[in-house]
Amino acid sequence: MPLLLGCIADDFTGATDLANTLVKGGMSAVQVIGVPDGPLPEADAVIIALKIRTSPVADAVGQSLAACDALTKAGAKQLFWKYCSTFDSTDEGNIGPVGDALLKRLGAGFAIACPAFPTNGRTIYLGHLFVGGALLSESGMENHPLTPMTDPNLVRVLSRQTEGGVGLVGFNAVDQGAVAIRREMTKLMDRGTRWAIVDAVTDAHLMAIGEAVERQALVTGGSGVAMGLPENFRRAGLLPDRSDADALPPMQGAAAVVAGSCSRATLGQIGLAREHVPVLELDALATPDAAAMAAQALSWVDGKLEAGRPVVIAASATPDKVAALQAKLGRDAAGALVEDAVATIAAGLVDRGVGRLVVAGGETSGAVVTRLGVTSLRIGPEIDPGVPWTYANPTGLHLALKSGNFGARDFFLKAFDHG
Ligand SMILES: Nc1ncnc2c1ncn2[C@@H]1O[C@H](COP(=O)(O)OP(=O)(O)O)[C@@H](O)[C@H]1O
Ligand SMILES: O=C(O)[C@@H](O)C(=O)COP(=O)(O)O
Repeated sequence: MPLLLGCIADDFTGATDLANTLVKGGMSAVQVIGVPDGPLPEADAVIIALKIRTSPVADAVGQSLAACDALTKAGAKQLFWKYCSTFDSTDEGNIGPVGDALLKRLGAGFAIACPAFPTNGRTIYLGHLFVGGALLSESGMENHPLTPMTDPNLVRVLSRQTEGGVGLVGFNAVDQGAVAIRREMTKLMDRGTRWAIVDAVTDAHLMAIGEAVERQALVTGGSGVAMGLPENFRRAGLLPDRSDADALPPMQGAAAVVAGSCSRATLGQIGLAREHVPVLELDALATPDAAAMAAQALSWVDGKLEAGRPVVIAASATPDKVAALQAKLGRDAAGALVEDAVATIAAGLVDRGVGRLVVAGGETSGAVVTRLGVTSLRIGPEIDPGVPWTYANPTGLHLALKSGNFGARDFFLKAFDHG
């Protein structure tokens, strides 16, 4: 099976989100964890999941280029650089620097940047990113523990991360469809502008953008803009019918949720779960010791594990508590401490018979999946937009990696109604 789309994702939930979109679009997709030593798996799309959203720039660029080389060597016809639908990054990067490096490696001079995901409330109008009814900078993302987003103007945000020049393909062109979008892209390319933020408010816009970028070596954005890409391959006669793309083996074992995400949606999901299933909320500020937090959680869980209903263990905290821990330890050390604790807890749960595990949070998922020794994920049925069940190799575990801000309030309950 020839590789059609080669993808590089800056975190593990984002990779799953993208893979899910491609599977829904009729492509077979495999998520691999890190750049594999050996050959890539056979699939229409391979998504290399990296944990580089908050890494030092040189490290993020190095890993992305290694992934790019593996994908191009495997024959990928187009590359996709997946980052967060809320454009999570800092003024240093890593969206711009990685994108610039990929363009250079591919010998290309231009790419779009479109994190829109209307189904999950992310829309872009005149370059401004909205989350639901609020500007990005008033959506709760301004309090993110690692990548606080305080500027909603993506042209400005990306300009701070690249010297390549950032333009806008605005709503009027996007609303007219692929031909008009391509015309605006060509104008920017002719002026030597390297990047274009592209407005998108509806799925129809995303489909049109997908068509417009058919011949671009590199496409960048959230999972939304990938919606339009399978159709390009189908039109070119490269993508056969794949009706069983999301079948996974039956689920087995006890059910659990671990959460390190402090996003509003996750905090709401923990709140609802508290009314229905056993929930342990860890206090990293009171016990800033990963081993002690894990020991507390694993002793609490004793006798509580069942197949039908989950236990929920959360290190998540409100912005004031996150700020207090960060003031005590520093931002990165605070994040690393909680990630270490949650990863140890997840490994302990699997040892105790958990076979279906939801992990809330992108960085948290990176830590958990790495600790569990997972090398690749097969993508299964979608629980809520952007979050599918997956089947982990080589552990045989069912995993759902939930992006912090994704999922309905009852996500931690409804996930286990599947399968
Ligand atoms: N109580 C806390 N104090 C400080 N940092 C925390 C706390 N709880 C979780 N974190 C850290 O916050 C970060 C949340 O990021 P992530 O897992 O990507 O969630 P999201 O998907 O919501 O962005 C992680 O690095 C996690 O370890
Ligand atoms: O695009 C998205 O919003 C997600 O796929 C994603 O990357 C979310 O990251 P986290 O919020 O850190 O889980």
